[in-house]
Amino acid sequence: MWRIARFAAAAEAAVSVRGARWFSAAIPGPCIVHKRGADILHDPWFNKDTGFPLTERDRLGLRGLLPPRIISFEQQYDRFMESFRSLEKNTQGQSTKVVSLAKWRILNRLHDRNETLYYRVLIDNIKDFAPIIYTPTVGLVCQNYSGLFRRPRGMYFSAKDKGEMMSMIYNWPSQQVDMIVLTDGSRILGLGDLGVQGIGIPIGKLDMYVAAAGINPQRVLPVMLDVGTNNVRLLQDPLYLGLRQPRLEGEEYLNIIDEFMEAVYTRWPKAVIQFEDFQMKWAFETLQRYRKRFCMFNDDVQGTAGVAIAGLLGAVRAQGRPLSDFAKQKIVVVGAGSAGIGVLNMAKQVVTRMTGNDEIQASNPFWLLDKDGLVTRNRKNLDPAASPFARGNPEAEGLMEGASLVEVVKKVRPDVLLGLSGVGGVFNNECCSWLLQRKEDFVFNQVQWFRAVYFLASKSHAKRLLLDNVPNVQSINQVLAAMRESTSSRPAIFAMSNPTANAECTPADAFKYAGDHIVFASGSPFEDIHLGNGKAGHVNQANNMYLFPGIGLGALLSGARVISDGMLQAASECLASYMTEKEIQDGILYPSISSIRDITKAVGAAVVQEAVDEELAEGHGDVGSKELIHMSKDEILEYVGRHMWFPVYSPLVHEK
Ligand SMILES: NC(=O)c1ccc[n+]([C@@H]2O[C@H](COP(=O)([O-])OP(=O)(O)OC[C@H]3O[C@@H](n4cnc5c(N)ncnc54)[C@H](O)[C@@H]3O)[C@@H](O)[C@H]2O)c1
Ligand SMILES: O=C(O)C[C@H](O)C(=O)O
Ligand SMILES: [Mg+2]
Repeated sequence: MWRIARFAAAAEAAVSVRGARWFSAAIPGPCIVHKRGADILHDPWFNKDTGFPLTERDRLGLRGLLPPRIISFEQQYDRFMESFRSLEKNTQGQSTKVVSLAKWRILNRLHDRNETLYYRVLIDNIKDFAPIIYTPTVGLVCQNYSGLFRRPRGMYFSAKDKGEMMSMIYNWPSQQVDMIVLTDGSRILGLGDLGVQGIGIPIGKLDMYVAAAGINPQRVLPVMLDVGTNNVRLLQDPLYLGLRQPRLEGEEYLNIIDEFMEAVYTRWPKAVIQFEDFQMKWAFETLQRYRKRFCMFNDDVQGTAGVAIAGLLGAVRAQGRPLSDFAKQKIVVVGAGSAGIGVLNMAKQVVTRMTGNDEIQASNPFWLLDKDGLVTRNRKNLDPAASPFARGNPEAEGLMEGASLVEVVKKVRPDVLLGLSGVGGVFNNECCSWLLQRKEDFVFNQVQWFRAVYFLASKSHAKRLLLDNVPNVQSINQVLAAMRESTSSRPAIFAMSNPTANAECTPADAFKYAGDHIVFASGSPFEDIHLGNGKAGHVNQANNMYLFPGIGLGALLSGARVISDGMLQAASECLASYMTEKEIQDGILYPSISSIRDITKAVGAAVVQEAVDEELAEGHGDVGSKELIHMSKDEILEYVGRHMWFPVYSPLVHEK
């Protein structure tokens, strides 16, 4: 059974924190610093720039190293925001890439210089700044990393460091680390293997941990495990900063990860580790290998699943149906990778709980497609991870192994069309066949025609080129148009792939071709759509950022040894219950990112509660497991809020 009772309780807790002033968290006491003078000015953890008061300048040997005028934190904040706004003005009309990178640079310079001010502007302006420090700009940053590199951030462990990691881990200057985000750079967003350049992802994710979950930035560690790259362009690039060798495979690869995990847990046994952007085979293998031994999770597999399920439960509510009708939804998932399979695994768990039936095969409500089309039991070399979702008797429903997306959508008339394929515009994938038939009529010259066909499956700008040049564009959106025939009164279209150009379709196309009545979500941010008559098509952002900070925070504060399915489920349920009926009816399935700190607090509390209920919680700091057990729901919420770091200048006290 779906745990309706807990769902309602979570909703209550969530509502009670909505609108609460999160900055009521305790102001930190004095901070001990072991350096003096210029060393402090060059340490972004302690630096206050012109904000050091006179007494501190005296105490810390800063007199004469700064201009005499003392500028308050608020003035520094305003000055930064002013320079950010003038950058926006001065770059008007330039390409998105130029503007996005310029914005990223100005924020990154502040990050490198003064962390307190950086995190304060980030928290206060999260809606505007998340798309810069996180998806989608972070993808651009990773692609251009070698050129953008100025100062290192985080730690780099390479295949050449075998046997050394246990000592290397002690090179990290912070005594305590709570949260680690780790990648091997093998599948960065939908951009593929970016090798060492993928370090931007752990950095961006940990920025979200600080901003959303209030993890102390002195206690986060972004990590790149550089085991080589199979990206030929990078291997040939003389300025590439990673190991210039093909990726390690098999046991050699696993030995490196094993060594890293042992090293981390030797130094910081209570740290939580988030695996991020690993290619599918290693995402599943490492999850299996470590999840019972360490406090870790895979965000792409598990965080994504929780966010998608929360949104899909909202889509059921939007139809005015009871939550238990989730089990009756026909769900087409495009992309059988770590994320797509992760979503299906969790959806299956939810259906199983709702129906009490372990065996989904009787009325399998899932259709899974990968690059070779519909996945069925007739598939040669069927991937074991995809096998539970392979259609058993596709012929009975007029389909066959490898059926195209448009065939599947036309036959199945799904309630949900969810993309996690990494392929931009794939919900319009009839373009290619349409183009092939219309070669002679084509308005471009032949070279352009070939280029368009070649790029079409993966590049949405090629699709735009076509839309701008080809009459009768309706015919190229057959998949979306077929969603008009969905049996749902509010069909859900989730184009979850990142970054922006990799979204399976744009929201404008989704509302235009599938109809105004759909609910829509994308992984990267898009503006809402004007539908005419003063109506707006709401664009939700179905991104795992709504959950991973709360999962990490809850795991940390519960002191759980491992992260159980129940804890992940509790996180998802809490997010699902966050939305009011009115919001849901308006097609709003996720809260505004502006309230991400409140959401994360509620999710964190739900995770702690579940860890306690499952007797996994061992406590955190001076709060032991016994105290956690005796806390009420409100007390747990208060406990979580109290431990969320908030950026203010602490008085610095020097100690030798
Ligand atoms: N919104 C989010 O929170 C979120 C979370 C995780 C991943 N993602 C995005 O999802 C995408 C996939 O991630 P992943 O880890 O599963 O990648 P993956 O490489 O493991 O899997 C990609 C899958 O897509 C399939 N595919 C490729 N071309 C296809 C086509 N033309 N039609 C149908 N299927 C096709 C592949 O066969 C494969 O099964 C990425 O773009 C990633 O950024 C988004
Ligand atoms: O990083 C994101 O924005 C979401 C997700 O983890 C992804 O890999 O796309
Ligand atoms: Mg990811």
